[in-house]
Parts: sequence; C-alpha cells; structure tokens
Amino acid sequence: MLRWLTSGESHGPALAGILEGLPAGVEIDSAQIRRALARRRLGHGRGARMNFEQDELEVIGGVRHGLTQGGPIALRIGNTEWPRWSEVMAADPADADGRRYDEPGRIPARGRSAPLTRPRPGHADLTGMQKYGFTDARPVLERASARETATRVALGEVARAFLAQTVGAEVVSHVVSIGTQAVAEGTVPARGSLAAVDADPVRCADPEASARMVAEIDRAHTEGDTLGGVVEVVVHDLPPGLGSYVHWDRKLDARLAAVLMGIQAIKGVEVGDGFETARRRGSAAHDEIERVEDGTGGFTVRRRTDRAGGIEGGMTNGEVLRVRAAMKPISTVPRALDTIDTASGDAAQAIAQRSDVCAVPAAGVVAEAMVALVLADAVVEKFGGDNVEQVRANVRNYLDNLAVKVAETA
Ligand SMILES: Cc1cc2nc3c(=O)[nH]c(=O)nc-3n(C[C@H](O)[C@H](O)[C@H](O)COP(=O)(O)O)c2cc1C
Ligand SMILES: C=C(O[C@@H]1CC(C(=O)O)=C[C@@H](OP(=O)(O)O)[C@H]1O)C(=O)O
Repeated sequence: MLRWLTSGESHGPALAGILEGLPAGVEIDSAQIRRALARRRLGHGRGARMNFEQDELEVIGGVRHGLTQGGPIALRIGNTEWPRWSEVMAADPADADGRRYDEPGRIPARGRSAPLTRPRPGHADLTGMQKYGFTDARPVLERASARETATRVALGEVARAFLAQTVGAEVVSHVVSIGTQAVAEGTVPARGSLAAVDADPVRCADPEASARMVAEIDRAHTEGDTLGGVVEVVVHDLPPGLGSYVHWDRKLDARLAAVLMGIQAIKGVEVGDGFETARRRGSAAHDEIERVEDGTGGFTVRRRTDRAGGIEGGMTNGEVLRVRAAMKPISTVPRALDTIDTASGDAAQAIAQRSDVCAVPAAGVVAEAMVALVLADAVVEKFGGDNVEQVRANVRNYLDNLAVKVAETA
C-alpha cells in the first residue's frame, strides 16, 4: 500500500511530504522533481507569488544516488518568502532573546501581521475559525491554501517515475475549458505531448481555444474578477485490471474521484465522457469490443471508442484513461465580496490580497500528481514486488498470460 502525507503552511518555513510504500530502485533525482514543481508554477493568470517563488526542494530521505531505497521518501520544499514571515509564522512562542511574539505591540497589527477578521467567501476562513475556535483566520488560510499542492506534485513526480519504469505508462494533463471557452470535442493529447502542452500559455492542446482562454483570463483580470475551468488527466499505456470491481473502496474510479476532489477548489469529477454519457442512449454510450488479428494466427481485443475513459467496473480496461476535474473560480475576488467583520459583527468587504486570477493550468499539474499516486498504489497492490525489477517481472508475467490480450495502441 502507498501512503502519503503533507505538512506545512503557505508562509511557514517550508512544506514537507512523505511517500511510504514505494519499491526500491525507482530512478529519480531532485532535478526531475524541480522540473515538476516548475510546471505547477506555469499558466497565464497566476498571481505575483509564482513570479518569485522558487519551491526550494530538498530530498531528505528514501533516495540514494538517484534511486529510491524502499524506505519512506521525505521531501522539504522551502517557501521563498519565509524571511518576511518568520515572526508572524514562528513555531516557537518566543525569539532567541526570549521575547514572546504575543507580547502586546511585539508584532505590529498592520499589513501581513494584522489579524484576519473579514473571512473570504469561498475559502475555509469562516468555518475554519468556528471549528477550531480561532479569532483570526490566519491559521486557517495558511493550511487551506493550495500552496500545499507543491508537495503533492513533488511526491506525484516520484509516482510518475515509478509508473513509467514499471508498466510504461505516461501521465499528461490538459486544460479542457476556462470560463466559457472550451477545446474542440475529442481533444486528447497523444503520448509524448506533455512538453507541447506545457509550452502553451494555459496548458491547452487546442491552440485556437487557448487564445480564447487567454483573452477570457485577461478580461476577467481587467474587470477585477476570477475564473475556473475543467482539466483532464490522460494516462497512456496502463495494463488492464488495475483496481477492482469486487468492493466499493477498491474501485479505481472511486479512488481517483476521491483524490481529485481532495484538490483545493475542485467541485466535480468526471470519468471518461462523464455527465455527457448520462445524456446518451445506451447504444451510443458504451465502447464496443472488437477482435484484432495479431498477425500470428491469434487475436487481441480493443474498444472502438473510449467513452468510458479507460475504466469499466472499477478497473482499467487497457484503453486510454481519462478523468476530468472541474475547478471553481478563484475565491479571492479582487472586486471584493461581501462578508462580515467577525471582531465587530459589522458588514464588511472580504480581504482581497495578492491572488491568482485563474489557476486551472496549475490544477492540471496537481491532478496529474494525484492520479499518478493512485495509479502507483494500484500497481503496487496488483503486482507486488520490493524493487522495480520484481515489479516489472510480475507485470510481464501477467501480460504474457492474459486470457485475452489487449491490442497494442498506435
Ligand atoms: C493550484 C491552485 C492555486 C490556487 N490559488 C488560489 C489563489 O491564488 N487564491 C485563491 O483565493 N484561491 C486559490 N486556490 C483555491 C483555494 O485554495 C480553495 O478554493 C480554498 O482553499 C477553499 O477550498 P475549496 O474551494 O476546496 O472549498 C487555488 C487552488 C489551486 C488548486
Ligand atoms: C502559493 C501558492 O498558491 C497560493 C494559493 C492560494 C490559496 O488561497 O490557495 C493563495 C495565494 O497565496 P499567496 O497569498 O501567498 O500569494 C497563491 O499564491 C502556490 O501555488 O504555490
């Protein structure tokens, strides 16, 4: 079983992540994880922080000379701005001279150190204050912030490497829509198109739609507004049979939906054609199966279409996996929303500090990481093995002995 945990606050010293349960022998190095972190900072519409945030990565456990060792993999990602926040976010009650941070006047009640008492609609602020008994929303937003997703992307990159080196799968995401602008129907990035998608300003695989998305972001920005959208994660070359039909919590679609819904601001998930499938007749909703001659007198099978998004009965079926996640518009709306001041009870305008206008392209990179982690877990579960070579041998053995083999994809 793979397990992962994250810790850390948006303006604390660092984020931390642990990934436990991965076999030994996965080739990974800091440069590859740094590249993944840089991909998450991309995207037209991201806020000022992404211009200077360095995501200072350090691998502090579980990897030696570029290979995983079988033990928990631990990462630290430093927050570039920490020196400016070291008093407001200090872990200890007092500094080295023994002066307490909660001494009256010690930290000026202005700017970033002022208590946040005007909770922002669409954020965890108000309910977090109620639930944990805080009179200041600072601790709530520090942990609820999507800054934490940097850790998930770093851990997900290790999972991606494991998938590539064992089953040969490739994970890519692309932006399907931003605001009212969407890609042409049927746009699915092919294997090997990750760099091309990343080169697009909104990580969109349809250049014409991309231009419309950029214009819509610019319009929202000018008008003091924010946008959401839909991303799709596409996984090529998965073996059939990951996940299971036998129990609800072993179904791969259920596991993917849970981790995608666990990303900040994700409000809906679709598998394959998802909600569109519900509007179709059965005769046009499913993926008919056909025989393909293998050239040696035997045969393989394939689906004529991939409406199911590569999952039937809670298992991968050997076709391209496709899952979508819908992101709500960024909650910190510059044209500030109405709220109340919790200190006075008076009507107020929500705080609208530095923020993204649209983070849909980045959410796609985070979604890739979460999908990679769930798939890596499903591979470990199905194939076992304590090192990459053992996993590969088990995969080969399984594929060589499938009752009905799946056709090679073009
Ligand atoms: C990559 C990414 C970046 C985000 N950036 C911001 C941001 O700059 N400002 C903001 O208000 N919300 C941002 N969000 C969304 C909030 O973190 C999220 O809406 C909030 O924590 C409340 O959680 P919920 O929407 O899941 O209920 C971002 C989300 C993601 C995935
Ligand atoms: C820091 C990141 O995203 C942040 C996510 C976020 C939020 O509320 O979720 C609010 C903003 O934080 P800040 O106020 O520090 O600029 C974003 O920049 C990041 O993605 O690394």
